[in-house]
Amino acid sequence: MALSFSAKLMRGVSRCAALVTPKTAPTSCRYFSSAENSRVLVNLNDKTGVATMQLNRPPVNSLNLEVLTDMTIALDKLQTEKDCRGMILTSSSPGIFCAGLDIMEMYNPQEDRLREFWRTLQELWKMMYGSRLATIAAINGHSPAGGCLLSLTCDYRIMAQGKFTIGLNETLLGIVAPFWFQDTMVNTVGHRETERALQLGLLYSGENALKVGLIDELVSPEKVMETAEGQMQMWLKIPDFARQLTKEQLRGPTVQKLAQHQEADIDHFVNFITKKAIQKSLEMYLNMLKQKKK
Ligand SMILES: CCCCC/C=C\C/C=C\C=C\CC(=O)SCCNC(=O)CCNC(=O)[C@H](O)C(C)(C)COP(=O)(O)OP(=O)(O)OC[C@H]1O[C@@H](n2cnc3c(N)ncnc32)[C@H](O)[C@@H]1OP(=O)(O)O
Repeated sequence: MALSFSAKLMRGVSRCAALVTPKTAPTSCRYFSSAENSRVLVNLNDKTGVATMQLNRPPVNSLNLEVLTDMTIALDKLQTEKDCRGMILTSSSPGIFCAGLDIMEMYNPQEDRLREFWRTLQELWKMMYGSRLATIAAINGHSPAGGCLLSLTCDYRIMAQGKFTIGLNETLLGIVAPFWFQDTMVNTVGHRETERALQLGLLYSGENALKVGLIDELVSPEKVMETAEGQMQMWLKIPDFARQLTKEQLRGPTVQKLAQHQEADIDHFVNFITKKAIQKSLEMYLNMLKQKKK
């Protein structure tokens, strides 16, 4: 019998539930996952109640099924820690926050895995967007497509100055951002800017992202984390209950919309991605990425 998503989550939690506290760690800092080969590095500072989640899948932190699953498990675990109040999402590879979804999950896919991949992304998005935690994205590098989406699920975005770009560029790959990607963008930058950005597949510079409100702050790369930590202190000055209910009122309807159409969205995605023309577009985009190096 197929396991429900929450059953799979519980199975995953029990597999990686042990908290690892390395001898060298400060006593206030608990490591949920610190092994260098973990795809997601998570630690919780018991003194501040703030967790840091680092994407750790070099070279570009592309999101495959395993990374999405690990993130979901880690976030679920943090949210059940009653003393955890905030989370900073960042990357262990300065220069790349996240290259978005792993295109290899969508190119020549096996249908079962493709379905599970999309469902896991949906679940992560719902958890992140509706999280009881105050969440801040410390965007320390490029953040296209799914990378931009992840940052948009946070309550506040701080990006590193430099040549990095951010945006929902799906149309450049010949694919279409689904309605819940679009909703997240509309809720952040408004309808008109979303129309322009998504149709053109705009990748914004940090300066332009700041102008349209896609990010909240643009700081030098070495200041990204300390700015995130400082900003988090402000968010945590607000009583949790009041902040969480306000967030729920503002974001709940958007989360509900996906929850109500989740199965149809998976069918839609699978039908769309497996079309010959879409596979051809993905192939061309992958070749273009490889050619770039030569
Ligand atoms: C109406 C119906 C609607 C229904 C819905 C239907 C469909 C919606 C479907 C999907 C939505 C998808 C959202 C996505 O996230 S798609 C992914 C988009 N991502 C990108 O466009 C980013 C591509 N990458 C880059 O631009 C650069 O890699 C980057 C700027 C991030 C970093 O550049 P850098 O020069 O440092 O590194 P590279 O040499 O380019 O890359 C190294 C290595 O990694 C490979 N790679 C990069 N990105 C990806 C990726 N997203 N997935 C898989 N692999 C990736 C790259 O090819 C290199 O590989 P190799 O040559 O070393 O083998």
